[in-house]
Amino acid sequence: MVERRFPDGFLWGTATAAYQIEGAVDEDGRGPSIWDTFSHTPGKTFEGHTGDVACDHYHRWPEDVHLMQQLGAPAYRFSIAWPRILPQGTGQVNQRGLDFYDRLVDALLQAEITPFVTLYHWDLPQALQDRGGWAARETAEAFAAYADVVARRLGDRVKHWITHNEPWVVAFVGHFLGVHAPGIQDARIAIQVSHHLLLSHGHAVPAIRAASPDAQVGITLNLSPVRPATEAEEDRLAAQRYDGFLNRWFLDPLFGRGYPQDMLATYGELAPTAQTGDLDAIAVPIDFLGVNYYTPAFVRYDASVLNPLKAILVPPEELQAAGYELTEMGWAIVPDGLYELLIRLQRDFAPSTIYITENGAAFADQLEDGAVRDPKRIAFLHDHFAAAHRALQDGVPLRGYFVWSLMDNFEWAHGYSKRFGLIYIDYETLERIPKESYAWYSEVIRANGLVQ
Ligand SMILES: OC[C@@H]1[C@@H](O)[C@H](O)[C@@H](O)c2nc(CNc3ccccc3)cn21
Repeated sequence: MVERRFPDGFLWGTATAAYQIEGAVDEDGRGPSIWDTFSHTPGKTFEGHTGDVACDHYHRWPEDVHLMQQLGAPAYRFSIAWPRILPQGTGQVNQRGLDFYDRLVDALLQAEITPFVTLYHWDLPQALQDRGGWAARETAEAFAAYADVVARRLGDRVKHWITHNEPWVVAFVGHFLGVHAPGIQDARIAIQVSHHLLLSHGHAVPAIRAASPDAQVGITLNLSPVRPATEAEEDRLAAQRYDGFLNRWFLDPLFGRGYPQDMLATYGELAPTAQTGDLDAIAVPIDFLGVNYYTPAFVRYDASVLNPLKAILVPPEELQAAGYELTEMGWAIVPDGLYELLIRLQRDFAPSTIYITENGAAFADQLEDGAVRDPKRIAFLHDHFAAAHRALQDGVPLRGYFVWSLMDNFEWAHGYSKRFGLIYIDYETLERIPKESYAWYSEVIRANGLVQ
């Protein structure tokens, strides 16, 4: 008996990204991306792992579509590799790159799976990085031109478009922390990059709409509820600043409010350079907000003068000592954080539609006697689905949920050392082995809800 049933037509799905699963980095005219450069730079990724082969999805996609069909998920979120479409970032279009995604979309539709296409999931053509990358305003225009090319080819069949995946990570992990490509460590550049990413979204949306009639267009943000480490005033204020840094810096301009004043004051002369019309472009109406939720941000005050934010994350070992269970990424497992986030989004921004475009967890999955028992992942997903159900009951316009990830894949700087998949990948043989969570999720989809 289904105790917590989801609305009819709820879009259960799985999610992946091009550089993390495709491999075939030199095939059919693909150009290099900044992640090819970064992963081949010694010391940047776990044991020097690269996406050269990954899951070899570029060649094994028919089997992967079949595994999606067997799972029974009605939707699949994947990203398109800009370097396959425009190997130099602009100019000459690579038809063989478009052909690959054309075949994939047709196979998904044939399998009655709705494709959700992410246009940018971190794999910027290296040629554009050589011309300044996202720190250069011209890259925003190049992105809109790329979106136009793809939407013209696929827009008759793809009706759900996500411009960007997690601009906060691109800007601050890639250009401030430097642990993602292109590996820059400069606060001013990172903040300017965040502006150019939002601007590129604003210019891409009309291009997509023009080429894909009645398409639903949105953007995916990594968002977290921010919790102060203590009730001390300094920690509560630090949490407010961190909420501005992580959440409001992107949500406010996307929902027509411009950049948050408190963050512009905090950033001071690090604030981005914007041109007249930029904020109007960024605020172009969207049809849905994509939310990637993994864990809350636990924050405490930090007096360091080198930290304009004066707020830092509580380290994982402290969270564990406080009683939180952690995933293999060191992220605290807090299903209620998803409910809290969704309610806040509904209260403060009231998007017309929300999709959870990523939620999942890495655990120390072991292949034993040809099977992978992953009870922790089943418990994680169960509890987060229950939190999503509570949010739905409280009026949040949640229309779908994409589990990260369909299969184990290249986990960026962690390489292949972290496994998020519902399907286990044996990287020696590239064999796909559905984990127990795959069968469990299939049951949830069939019942359209949680049984207990
Ligand atoms: O780490 C799991 C996934 C990753 O594989 C996806 O490509 C990416 O969209 C993704 N985003 C998050 C959450 N945000 C985040 C924060 C700091 C560093 C990296 C990701 C998790 N994940």
